[in-house]
Amino acid sequence: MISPQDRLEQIQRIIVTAEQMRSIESRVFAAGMPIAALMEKVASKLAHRIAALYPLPNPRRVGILVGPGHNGGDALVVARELHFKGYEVMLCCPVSKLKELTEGHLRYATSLEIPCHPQIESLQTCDLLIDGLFGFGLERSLTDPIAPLIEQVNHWHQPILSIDLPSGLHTDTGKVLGVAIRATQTLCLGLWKLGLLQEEALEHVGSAELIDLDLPLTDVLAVVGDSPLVQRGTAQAAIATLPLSRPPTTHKYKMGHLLLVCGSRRYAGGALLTGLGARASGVGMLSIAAPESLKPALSAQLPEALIIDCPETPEGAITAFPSSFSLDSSFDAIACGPGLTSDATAIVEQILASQCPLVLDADGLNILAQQGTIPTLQNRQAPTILTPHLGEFKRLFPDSTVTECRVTAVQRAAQQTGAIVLLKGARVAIADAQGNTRINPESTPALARGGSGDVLTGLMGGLVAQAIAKLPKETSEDLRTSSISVDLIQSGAWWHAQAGILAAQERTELGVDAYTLTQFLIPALRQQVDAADSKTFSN
Ligand SMILES: NC(=O)C1=CN([C@@H]2O[C@H](COP(=O)(O)OP(=O)(O)OC[C@H]3O[C@@H](n4cnc5c(N)ncnc54)[C@H](O)[C@@H]3O)[C@@H](O)[C@H]2O)[C@H](O)CC1
Ligand SMILES: [K+]
Repeated sequence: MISPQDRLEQIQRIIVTAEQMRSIESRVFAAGMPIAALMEKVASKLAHRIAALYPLPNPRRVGILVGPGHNGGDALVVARELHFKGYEVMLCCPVSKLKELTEGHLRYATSLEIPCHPQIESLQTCDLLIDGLFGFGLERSLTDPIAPLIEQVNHWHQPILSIDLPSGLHTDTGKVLGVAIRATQTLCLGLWKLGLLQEEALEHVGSAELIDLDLPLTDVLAVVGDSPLVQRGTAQAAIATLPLSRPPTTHKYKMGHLLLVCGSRRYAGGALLTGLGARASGVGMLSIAAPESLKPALSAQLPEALIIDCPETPEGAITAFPSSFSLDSSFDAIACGPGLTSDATAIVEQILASQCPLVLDADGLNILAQQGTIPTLQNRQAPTILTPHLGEFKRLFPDSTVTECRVTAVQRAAQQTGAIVLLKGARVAIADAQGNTRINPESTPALARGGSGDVLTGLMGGLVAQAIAKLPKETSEDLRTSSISVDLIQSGAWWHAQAGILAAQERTELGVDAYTLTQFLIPALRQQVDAADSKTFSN
């Protein structure tokens, strides 16, 4: 039997749509679990968590918004439990037609003399609001009387805690259906709903937490599949994937040789930040091809790197590799793009034509877009990882529906090109050509800053080089490609985000310039590994 800790780790990785959640729920009910019993379990866990988050005596007055379905039912059971714990609870139920179970709980709450008001104004003096209007059953845009009620509540100042989802959000796309609650915190029930991980939803979700309902893993996996294509990134998965422990008899070339191609006189920092990101990855050997005029600065900051001085244009962009240099099989991976400027077309073309695994970013992506993204990458045999932000993504894939759904757009881009595509943003989404998809659930706006992407490119390049270096030299192109998994790329995205989060905690969100970020990569990893170890030992 799987341990409770391993089960929870698996549950934390799963992401469901409303339809999948309904199917899982149906299996559990068909197996004999009464709906009312599950609702009791949900609400008792919620009430317990809410009492821990907002302990008495302050806040004391709790206003609870009750909708027509079972989300409203959950809210009513929470109301009853908080009432017995000593909170001063009041309800607002703006609809008259309720589902049977919800109706019963309303009757009972009323019999306990918990006041229920049709008008939301009565709840304005509450210290805390709980949103139980709609969960994954919301089907269409909200209208009168609920839409104006939500608008009003969103202008008040007390914290709002949403049950399952902020009411008004689409469970799958995270889009606002007319209007939606802006929650301070969302307690998601049982399994992560896809919509909560979509960037569109972030302003409404607040901080998000999963309330485990002990849904049987067999029922969950029967619906989502044993190895679901779309998964939520977790710390444990990232730590298990990163090359944290080295074989005792290893040597530097076995730990990967990464070539960085980056920087120009104008964007000298692009080369430096990429180099510092690569350094933190632990890669065995680092070579940096940069304009020859940057050599002194790079050597001073990265004394361990081999600097390959490249001829440059009068403006200081790389024109080509030096004539003595050959882009041969001595490199396990190339990371290319930050700070190159658009004048470095020839060298990017040469790299795209090479057989070397490649992480492409920034100007490298813009040059690829000019060449024609899909045909160029379809001709590439070696593994390719693209790390665009939204603007670069739109240039690479002008026909994409990225404004509709980022996750679908990334999946399609990966399938069209054969590359692993990582779309940057508050919720990084990563997909490969087979549809394997990862969403990084945690980040910080402190990373929205020039140069933080360069750090990611170097870090990612170092991880890819180490993964490739582990393979026997004669490994086929197909096997090399499959050895670079979305989990590896997700582990890099997770690490980078955790460094930003730790740096922001210590220095405020204003204090996370890209150089500082590089200095937090190792401390953040140390902290996360220690936290994971202490969890293992305490179980
Ligand atoms: N999955 C679980 O393990 C459990 C989930 N629970 C909670 O139940 C809700 C889902 O309940 P459901 O009744 O299916 O849906 P909702 O409460 O979200 O509301 C549906 C209700 O609202 C009507 N409706 C839909 N859209 C609109 C609209 N735009 N305007 C007005 N009315 C609308 C629809 O017709 C229904 O009547 C889940 O999120 C959990 O909170 C249970 O506790 C059991 C365990
Ligand atoms: K809700």
